[in-house]
Amino acid sequence: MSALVIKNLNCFYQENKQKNHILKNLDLELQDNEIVCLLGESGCGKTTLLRAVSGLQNNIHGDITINGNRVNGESINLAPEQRKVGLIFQDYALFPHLSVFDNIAFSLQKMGKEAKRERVEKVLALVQLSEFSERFPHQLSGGQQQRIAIARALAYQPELMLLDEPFSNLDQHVRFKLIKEIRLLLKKHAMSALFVTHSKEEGFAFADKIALMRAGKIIQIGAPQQLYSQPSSRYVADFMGTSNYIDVQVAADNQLLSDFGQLINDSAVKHPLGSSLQLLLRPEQIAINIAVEGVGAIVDVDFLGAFQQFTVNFKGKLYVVKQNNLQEGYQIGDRVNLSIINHDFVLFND
Ligand SMILES: Nc1ncnc2c1ncn2[C@@H]1O[C@H](COP(=O)(O)OP(=O)(O)OP(=O)(O)O)[C@@H](O)[C@H]1O
Repeated sequence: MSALVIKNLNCFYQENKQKNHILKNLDLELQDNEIVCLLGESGCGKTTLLRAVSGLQNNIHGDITINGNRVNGESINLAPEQRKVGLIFQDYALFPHLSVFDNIAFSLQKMGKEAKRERVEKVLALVQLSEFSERFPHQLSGGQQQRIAIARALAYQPELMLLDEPFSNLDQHVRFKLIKEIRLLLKKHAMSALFVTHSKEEGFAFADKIALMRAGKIIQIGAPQQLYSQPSSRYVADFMGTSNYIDVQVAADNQLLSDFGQLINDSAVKHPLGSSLQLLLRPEQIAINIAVEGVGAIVDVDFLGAFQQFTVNFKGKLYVVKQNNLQEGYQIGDRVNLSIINHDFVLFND
């Protein structure tokens, strides 16, 4: 069974007698035990979509089904607490006047005292904060507060976790440690999750799949690697990482002509002979070599820890090139040659 199925979802905000169409005929499916990241630039509708799933959003039209149960429609609109979803927000949303124990126990009011204590202790152990149960939120670090918010959501034993930018208030080191920890926890408990972020690095680290949104629509969904190496449009390509584009012409089934000479693809390119296209080249798909008579020249060098990044002027165009083996002595002004490393070509005709 799918953990979540969304069909033809539309959402509007009414503002000054004007109706703004925010989510547009949106479809999305999450498999059981799958973590999907909603990624996209600010304002594209990520939070609105998460709120629609949680039941916090008005003015929505379309079908939302969570673990086989329809949660909205003409005659149904389940309240957030009836949807069996766990919500985790950026600002932790802990009650400041309640201890850690009481914050977690808050959503378990219908349980008996002993069962409640057992449940709270169990989730505190899961997030490795058992000894903090008597503390108050202000006595915890940001990372610890977020772990408590996660424990509180887990205590409720939701069928689906919804996370809205949960890691963005944390510094880099804590953030990626927590991301790995929470991912393992969700996987261990076979829990599905929908996770909102505008950081692709967080999406890469946390999710099984990335759903890239643009202006209220999902424009591509797939494994992070797929969106990076086989983007469906230039927008996706540019969002997922640094892109170079070169003009090419289709000379034969698997042959292209370019400033880099003749290029051979492993398989036939799906464009007619003679078409003028743009070939996407990631910085690591271009090789750089110092050559006294080189056609290109280095115009910038960035040292980025594990690799170096060069900007190269090659036949009047600038290319960004990444080199993993650190090259001593490559300097601005050096003459170089560029060549394209064999890979499966991605071509666009716009
Ligand atoms: N309560 C509201 N009333 C009117 N318009 C709203 C309201 N909330 C959000 N919007 C608008 O809806 C659009 C989508 O907002 P949403 O918060 O879903 O985007 P987002 O992708 O989560 O952005 P961010 O990454 O900045 O959080 C934006 O244009 C926003 O201005």
